[in-house]
Order: sequence, then structure tokens, then C-alpha cells
Amino acid sequence: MIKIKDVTKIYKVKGKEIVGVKNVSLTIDKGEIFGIVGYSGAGKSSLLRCLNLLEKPTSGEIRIDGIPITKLGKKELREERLKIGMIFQHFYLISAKTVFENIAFALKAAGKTKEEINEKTNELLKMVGLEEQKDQYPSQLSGGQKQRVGIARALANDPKVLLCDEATSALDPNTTKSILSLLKSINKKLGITIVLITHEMEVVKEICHRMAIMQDGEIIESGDVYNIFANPEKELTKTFISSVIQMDLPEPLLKNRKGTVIKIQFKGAIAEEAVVSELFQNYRVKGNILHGKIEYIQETPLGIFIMELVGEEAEVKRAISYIESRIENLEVVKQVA
Ligand SMILES: Nc1ncnc2c1ncn2[C@@H]1O[C@H](COP(=O)(O)OP(=O)(O)OP(=O)(O)O)[C@@H](O)[C@H]1O
Repeated sequence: MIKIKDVTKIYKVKGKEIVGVKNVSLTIDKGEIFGIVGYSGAGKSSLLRCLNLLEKPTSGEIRIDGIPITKLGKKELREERLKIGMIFQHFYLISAKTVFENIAFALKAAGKTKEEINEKTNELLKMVGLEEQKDQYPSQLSGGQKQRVGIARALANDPKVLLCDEATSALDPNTTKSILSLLKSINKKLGITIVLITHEMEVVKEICHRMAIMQDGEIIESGDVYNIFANPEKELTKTFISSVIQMDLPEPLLKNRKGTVIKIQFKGAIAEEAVVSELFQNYRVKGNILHGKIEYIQETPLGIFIMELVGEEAEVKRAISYIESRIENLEVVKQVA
């Protein structure tokens, strides 16, 4: 478990103070995939650098599995660092070494024997699907393959935590998917805790269990990914979500509507139930579906329907009460007088 308590990081540049991270408190559970999202300058990298022990917070404490990493001496810090793996947007492979040597290098640095290095490197090559490329050099690899080497190298010393710094930002959408699915399977297989920072909400939607949104060094919202997608509170969170899920109806479609326009959000299993067809069977209202979509946040459905109800006022009200009784998230987008 990673426990971040009241962490603040202030940089001093030419006598001026720049806030990187401001009073961040966060608990990341063992074995979960946690995403930290924010625009450039939000403080994601600063927080990650505090986690990987490259930066010391100005104040506050970080504990990994109970060990206060912010208080360790140089030697202990070196040992603790081996328990944290890291992958980067630009891979940082050694160009003069082969795929095998790039991975083996991390084991050599940790003082492993030749046999141990051979065995572990081959095991890692298999895990990331690069057995056939083991003798190739980084320049001969695609971006996705380079990141697979990066992942294998990060896992070489069996870390407890894997930190991912915009790990898929330099990759195309298909390659991104394959790297995310590799990270997901590694998390399942090894039970390793993964913390990733990204500006891409798609990444969080694909693989994270929980997430936090950062703005101006602070965490403005955090929680379960599904719940945040279903009920975002802050404007910035809504903006991030709208980059992957279209929740609202375009304004021109809302104009000139004669009926009552409602937006219904179905959560979980209910998304697949026939609430809408039951509505038309049981109430004397006509409905035009203006927009309908079911999104999957990992395996759980999140459905959004926007429709216009036309009928006698009292019957429309009864129909709306019925929907309210069946699902918790109903919004009347436009009520006609
Ligand atoms: N080494 C540094 N020295 C001075 N200021 C820094 C340093 N690193 C980060 N900052 C400042 O701290 C703030 C947070 O930056 P940070 O890089 O952590 O954000 P970020 O969300 O990771 O953005 P990006 O994705 O662009 O890296 C910014 O104002 C930045 O200029």
C-alpha cells in the first residue's frame, strides 16, 4: 500500500517558489491500478518523482508498505528504489545494447549472477512477447516493442510497484491498447501495484481501478473510475470525461423541441434492461430517442439516453416518476412550459 500524506513539493528557481504538488493525500491500495490524470503542469510528474524517490517532498510523508521512504538514508533509499519499477513515454533504452542486454542490464546492476540473469531475462522476454526480438537493437523495434522492453526492464528486479509516466502517449491507438492490455495482465498475474500518470482519459477508462484528477498541484477529485465516469463532480473532471464519452446532446438538437427532454443514465446491469420500452408500454407518452449509447468502463456498462417525451403534462410527469423509481440518475434537460 502507498500512503501519501500531506505531500507538498515546492521548487525554488532564482529565488522564486514554484508549487509542483500542494497538500496531496492519497492512499493507493496494494495490487490496484491507479491513474493520476491532469493537464500539463498539473503536478503529475512532480508527484511521481516523489514516489520514485527522485525528489524529496518539501513537506509531508510517503510510506510504501509501511516504510517511510521520505525519511530514508542514502543506502536504504538505494535498496528501496529497486522495489520500484518505472516506465517512460520515451522508453530510454540503451541504443548500443540488444533487447536481451537492455533487460539483463537492470539485473546486472542489482548484482545478480549470470545464471540468474539468463533465466530471469528469458522469463521476462516471454512475458512481454519479445522472445524473437531478443537479439535486435532498439532502432530495429517499433514503439510498442520498445515499450515492451521498457516494461520487462522495469520488472526485472520484481518490484512491488510499477510507475508509468505517460507510458502510451507516444504510441498509436492500437499499440496503446496492446500495451495497456499487457499492463493489465501483468497486474493480474503478478499482483503488482501500478500507478500511472496520463493526460489521456482513455487510458484510465481502459485499465484503472481508481483515479485522481490533479489541477494546480492539488487533487481535486478522486475515487473509483466507474463512479467518477458516472457522477463526475468537478468541471475539469467532466471535461476529461467528455474527451472519451459524449454525454450531452448538441445544442442545435435541443432547440425547437416541443416535449420534455430528459437524460437518463443507466448504471451497471440496469443499462441492459428494457426500461425505455416498458415506459412506452405503460404510459401514454410518445418518445423520440435523440441520443443513445452504452459505454463500457472496463466490463461494466454505463448507458446514456436522451429522449423527448410528448404527451399530456400529467402523464409525462407520471412517466418521469416511473423512470425515477427504476434508475437513480435522471435529469430533465429541457422542460417545455
Ligand atoms: N524541476 C523543476 N524545477 C522547477 N519547477 C518545476 C520543476 N518540475 C516541475 N516544475 C513546475 O511544477 C509544476 C508542475 O509540473 P509537473 O511537471 O509536475 O506537471 P505535470 O502535470 O507532470 O505536467 P507535464 O505533463 O507537462 O510534465 C509546473 O508549474 C512546473 O513548471
